Amino acid sequence: MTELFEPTSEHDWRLATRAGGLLATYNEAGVLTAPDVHVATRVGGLGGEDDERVLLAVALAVRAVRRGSVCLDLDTVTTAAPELDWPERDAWVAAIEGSPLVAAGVVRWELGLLYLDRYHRLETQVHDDLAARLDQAPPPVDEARLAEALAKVGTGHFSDEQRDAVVAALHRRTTILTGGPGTGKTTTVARLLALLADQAGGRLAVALAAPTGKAATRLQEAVAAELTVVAQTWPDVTDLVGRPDGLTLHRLLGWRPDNATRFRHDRSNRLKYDVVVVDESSMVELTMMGRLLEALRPESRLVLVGDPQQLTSVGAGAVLSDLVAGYEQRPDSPVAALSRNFRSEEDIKALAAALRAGDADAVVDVLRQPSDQVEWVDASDEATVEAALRPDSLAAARAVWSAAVAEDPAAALAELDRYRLLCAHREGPYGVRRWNHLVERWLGEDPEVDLYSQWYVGRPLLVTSNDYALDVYNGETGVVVRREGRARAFVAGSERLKEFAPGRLDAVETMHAMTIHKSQGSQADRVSVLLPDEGSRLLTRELFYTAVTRARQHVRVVGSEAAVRAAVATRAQRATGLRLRLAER
Ligand SMILES: Nc1ncnc2c1ncn2[C@@H]1O[C@H](COP(=O)(O)OP(=O)(O)OP(=O)(O)O)[C@@H](O)[C@H]1O
Repeated sequence: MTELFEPTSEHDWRLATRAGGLLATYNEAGVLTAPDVHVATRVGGLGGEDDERVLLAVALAVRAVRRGSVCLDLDTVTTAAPELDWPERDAWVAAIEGSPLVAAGVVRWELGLLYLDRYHRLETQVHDDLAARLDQAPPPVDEARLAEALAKVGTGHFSDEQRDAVVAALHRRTTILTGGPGTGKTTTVARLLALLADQAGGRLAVALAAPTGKAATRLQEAVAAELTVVAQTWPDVTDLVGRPDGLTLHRLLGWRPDNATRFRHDRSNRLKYDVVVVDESSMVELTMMGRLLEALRPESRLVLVGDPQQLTSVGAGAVLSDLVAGYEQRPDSPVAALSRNFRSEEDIKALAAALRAGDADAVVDVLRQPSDQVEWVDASDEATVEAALRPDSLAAARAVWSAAVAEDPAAALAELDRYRLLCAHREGPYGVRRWNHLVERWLGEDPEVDLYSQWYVGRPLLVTSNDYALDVYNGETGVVVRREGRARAFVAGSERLKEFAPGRLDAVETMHAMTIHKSQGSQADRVSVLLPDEGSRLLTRELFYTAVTRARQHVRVVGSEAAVRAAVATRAQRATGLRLRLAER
């Protein structure tokens, strides 16, 4: 079903006051909002197009981008809402093809998809830059040296699959390393960096990047830890690789105060790095991928790491899953896939596998089986849900609070990673806002706990946007801790804890509960997942899978069987042309 809105009155802001014809019909039906209609009307006026079917398609393309697609797929939109009286398809396509808007390049009709020009340019740029990288001669490899070094990194844990991935990556300038949580992606990256440094005979400039600060920090720390393991059998390795920079993509590309979508590094000012690794690539939107690819030197190495089954980026595009699907049939595919999970418990793995396979019966079976690792509270009524979530959520909040009043920021931050309550929504009965309030209320039932101030001691924090001046980044977590009788905010950074007067942090939220979207790139020992009811438009397989795979030791799913089945059955579909372009070349 296409998500429709129901106008609340004739003054609803989503209704366009001056629209007529098809645009008004689809606006009143709740398909288009007023901004979609206004953009289409204005573009039509400027471009000399008055065919209302074409204007409808343009408005739908604006709507598609607003909802995360890169372009409009007429078939998907029309089949999702068969109850509406859509224009006849062939005549509609003919009208679009013959439109002066297409002739002028304001919109593009290609691959049976309609693009706003900006997104068409971005998608073709990403495709062309990737194709150019793949067309280059492969980097030279000293095979004898490689064999020797492989013997040295092969000690400890290093599976055949991981070894194959490293060897393949060494022979390419572009690698897409995929795998679910705990499949050893970071382990593999660390060994790849060791072998690359060895081939180069010295230090390489390496960037370990990720879309969020937290993920970048984690990658940097995990690579450093893994290199110390390798150093047991290859003592020079840490010196050889050095300590690569861990940084957000925004920082890598050079954030500019005067421009939100352009960076200091671009085609005319390329990045200095020899190797750029991007973790959590599933979160990278099309725009950012475009900016990254144009800033890389052609001879540099790019390693995109991620799990294509996870939620896609907040912004438009589904780049990682498009890359995996687009290259699937190609003999020169740069995708190296890791499949064996070394970290999570068996039952969590079984649940994740059933979700990946989209098998609702198997998901329900795993959930129903008694297990220490997977628990299901098959309910959606308020009282049962609250009773199920209260004990762990309150215990976690209390543990953070105890460390915070004991003036121990490191212990308080460590407690944050033990448990996480995940919600699909921000607002409403299943939303983060309500659950943050509930946990605070439970915590405040103890007269010892003082929640009087906004910056109460024990308040867990989630940073929601990058602040370069303060050196805090989107996705980082923190906590308010007592220090010499005063409340101070501590944020976990890569090298050290960062301490602030709490009022200086303005882009932070309380983190007793967190959205599943924001949880990407982090894990906790125990996770509770609160599913919304089956009618929620956010409820998708990717969302459920992302939530479940945040858990290391225990996952509790709270939601009805109907919600579980609806999640498995619903794919987070985005219209893009990238996979078609990659498959075709
Ligand atoms: N071949 C192996 N044999 C045994 N254990 C392994 C192997 N490879 C990795 N591990 C262990 O599995 C765990 C997960 O590895 P790693 O952190 O590299 O995975 P990952 O895919 O990067 O995880 P994430 O999705 O959390 O980023 C680590 O504890 C690591 O030491």
